[in-house]
Amino acid sequence: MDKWNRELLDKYCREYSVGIVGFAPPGEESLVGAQLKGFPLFIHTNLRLKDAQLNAASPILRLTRSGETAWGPLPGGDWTIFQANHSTYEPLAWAYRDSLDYPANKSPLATVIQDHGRYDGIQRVLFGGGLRFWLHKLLLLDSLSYLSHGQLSLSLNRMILVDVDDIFVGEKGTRLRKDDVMALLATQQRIQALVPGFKFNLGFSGKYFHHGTAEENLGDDMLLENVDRFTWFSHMWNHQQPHLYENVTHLQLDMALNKQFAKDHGIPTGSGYSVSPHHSGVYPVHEGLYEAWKRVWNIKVTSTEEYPHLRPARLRRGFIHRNIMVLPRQTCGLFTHTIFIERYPGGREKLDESIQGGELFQTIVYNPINIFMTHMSNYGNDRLALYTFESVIKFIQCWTNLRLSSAPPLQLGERYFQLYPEEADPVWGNPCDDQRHQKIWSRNKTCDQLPRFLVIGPQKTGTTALYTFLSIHPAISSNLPSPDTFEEIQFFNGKNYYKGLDWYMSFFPASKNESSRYLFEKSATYFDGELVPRRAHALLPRAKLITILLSPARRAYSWYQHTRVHGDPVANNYSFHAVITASDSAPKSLRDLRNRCLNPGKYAQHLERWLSFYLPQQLHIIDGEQLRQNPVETLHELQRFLKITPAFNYSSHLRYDPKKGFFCQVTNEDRTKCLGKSKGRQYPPMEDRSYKLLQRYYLSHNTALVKLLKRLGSRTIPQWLKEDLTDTVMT
Ligand SMILES: Nc1ncnc2c1ncn2[C@@H]1O[C@H](COP(=O)(O)OS(=O)(=O)O)[C@@H](OP(=O)(O)O)[C@H]1O
Repeated sequence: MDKWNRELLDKYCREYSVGIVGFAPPGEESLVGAQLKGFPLFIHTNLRLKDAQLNAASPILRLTRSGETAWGPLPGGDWTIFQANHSTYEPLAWAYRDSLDYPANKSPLATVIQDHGRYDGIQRVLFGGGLRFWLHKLLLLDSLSYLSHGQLSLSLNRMILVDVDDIFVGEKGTRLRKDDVMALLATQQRIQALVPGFKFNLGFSGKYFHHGTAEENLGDDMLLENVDRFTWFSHMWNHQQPHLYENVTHLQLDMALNKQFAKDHGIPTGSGYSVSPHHSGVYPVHEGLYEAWKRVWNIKVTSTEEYPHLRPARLRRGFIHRNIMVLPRQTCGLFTHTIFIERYPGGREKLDESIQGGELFQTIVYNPINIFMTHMSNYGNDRLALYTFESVIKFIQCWTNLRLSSAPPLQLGERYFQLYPEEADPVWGNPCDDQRHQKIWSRNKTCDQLPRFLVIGPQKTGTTALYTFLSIHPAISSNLPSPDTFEEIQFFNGKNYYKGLDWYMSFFPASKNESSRYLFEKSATYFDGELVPRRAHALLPRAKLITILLSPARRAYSWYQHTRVHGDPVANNYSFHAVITASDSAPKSLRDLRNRCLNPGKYAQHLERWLSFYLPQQLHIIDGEQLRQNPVETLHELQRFLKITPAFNYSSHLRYDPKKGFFCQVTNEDRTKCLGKSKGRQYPPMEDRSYKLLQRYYLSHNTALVKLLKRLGSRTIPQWLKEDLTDTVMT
C-alpha cells in the first residue's frame, strides 16, 4: 500500500477506533529477523511448526479456551512467527519449531500476536499464516469480536440435536443388538452430563420392526423397553419417499400405519417433528407431503439438508411452508454404510480430523442450532456415531467456552426463527439446477413446465395487448387463467408465492409437443415488486424478460383512470391532480394511492433491480408507443430477441380498427376482435398542469433511464422520453 493510502487508513482506524486483522502471507524468499516496515516487530518466515498453545492471559480469548496443547505439526511448512521489541505486542498463540536441529528447551514462537495500539494508536491482531489451522479460525472469530468492541460477536450458546433415522429399517446384520442399545443409553447419559437436555431423537419406520436376526430383534425390544429415555419422531412407515406418492390419500394411509404402530408400542406421537426419507418432498416441496403431515401427525417442524442446496453445507438455511418450520440439517460425516472404522473414507485419521477442529467441530462452532443426521446402522457394529458425538462434544468443551444444550425439535424451530426471522420466507429455486433435487422431485413434474420468458409490466403500458398478440403465435403459450387474477398469475409478488412451486406449475400443464412451445407468463405488477427479481431469478435464472415502457406521466394517468373504474373510493373522491400532489401529511389511503400511482414510473430504479439479478442480454425493452402504433414490427423484433424460428408473420393477423383506435386481432371471418372496453378506455385528457408537474417529478428518473438505455446499447431514445424531457427543459 502506498504511503498516502496507508496514512489515510491509519487515520481512519485511529479516529474511529477501528482495529485491523492482518495476515503475513507466505513468500518464496525466507526472511530471518526482518523488521516489519515502520514497526518494532520482527518476523521469520517459511517455518515448520508444531504443538500450538494459547496465551491464557490474552484479553482476546472469548469463544476460544486456552489450557491445552494442540499436539502435532501445524499444517503447511511456511509459517511466519513474530518477535517484538515493544510492550504494545502480546502473543495470542505460540508454537514450537518442528525441526530436528531445534533444541527442545527453546521457548515457543508467537504465531499470532496482538498489538494493543500503544505504539501508533491502532489495535491489531496479526496472524503468521492463513487460516488452514483450525485453532486460528477460532482466534479469528475472537479477534473480530475483540476489535469490533463486541459488535461482531457470535453468541456462545449452541444447541445440539442428534437424529437417528431408520430405526427398525436396517438390513439383517447392520441393526442394533441389546449391547448396542445399552451402549447408546450409556453414552447418552455421559453426553447429558455435558449437554443438558440431550436425548437421542429416534426416527422410526414401524413396518420393519423385528425384521432383524433374533439377536437384533431383542435390540428392537430393548429400544421400546426404554422408550421414555429417548425422544421419537416418525419416519415413513415403509421408508418410501413421499414424492413418489402422487395420491395424497395413499401417503396419508401409510403415515397413519406408522402412527398406529407408535400407539401400539407406546411410542409418543406428539413431538410435532418428522423427517422424510432422503428428505424427499420437503424441498423441492411436494405439497402432498405437507398436507399429509399436517393431517396425520400435526407436524410443525422438520429438517432437511437440501435447502437451498446440499452443498456447501455452511449455506444451508431454513424456511417456513404451510406453517411447518423447515430447519437446516447437518451431516456429521457418517452415512448408512459407514459402519466400520476401517471402511471410513480416509480412515480413522480423517474422522478424527473432522472431530478435532475439522468440519464437524466447525459446524457446531458456526451454527447456534445444530440438528445432525445419523442412521441406526451408525450405532451398531463399530458404533461410530457414539464415538463421533462424544468425542466432538468433549473437544468442543476442551477448546471453547461454548455452552452446549439440547431441546426438542419444536423448541429448536421456534428458537431458530427467532434468531433468523428473515429466513421464514422461502425462496423457491429451480429443481432442475440441482441433480439431487431432481432425484427427489415427482416424475410428473418437469422444468419444461416453467415459463421461458416473462412479461413483467409495468401496469397500463399495453401488457394485455402484448399478451393477447403473443397468444396468437402457434409456438407460444401462456399460462392457464387464474380464477382471481385472470390471465395474470401474480406469483412472484404477494401472497401467491407462499402457495409454492406446485401451485405455480399447475398453471402450466405439460403439453405433448413440448419442444415447440415457448411458455410465458405476464404479470404486470412484477415490474416494480421489491422481491420479484430475486425470486424470479431463483426459479427462472435463464428466463428472458420483456418490459414495456411509455411516458411515466401518461402511465400514471391511465392507472388512475383504471383504478377509478374499478371502484376505488379514494380514486373516485380525489382528482388526479389531488392524488399526485398529495403531501406526506395527507390521509394514509391517499398517500398509498399516490405511491401506487407514481412509483412504477421510476423505471430506471426498477430496471436496475432486475439487472442486479439478470444479464442485460436477457432483457428486452419495448417502446409502448411503438407497440400501440406498429405492433407487427414490435412483435417481429420480439421474436428475433426470443430467437423464435420460423418467425410468425403477424401482418395478416393484426389490423388497425378505426372504431377502437387500436390494433386488433383479425378473426377467421376477416373481422377484428379487439381488447375489451377496459383497454383503450375513453377518458378526458390529462390536465396540462398535472402533466407538467409529473414531467418535473420524473425528471431525474427519466434522465437515469436515458443513461441506462445508452448503457444497454440502445441506439434510439423513445420519442415519448425525449418529449417528457424536452418539455421540462423548456418550461
Ligand atoms: N391494441 C391495443 N388495444 C387496447 N389497448 C392497447 C393496445 N395497445 C396498447 N394499449 C394500451 O394498453 C393500455 C392498458 O395497458 P395494460 O394492458 O398493460 O393494462 S393492465 O395493467 O393490464 O390493466 C391501454 O391504456 P388506456 O388507454 O389507458 O386504457 C391502452 O392505451
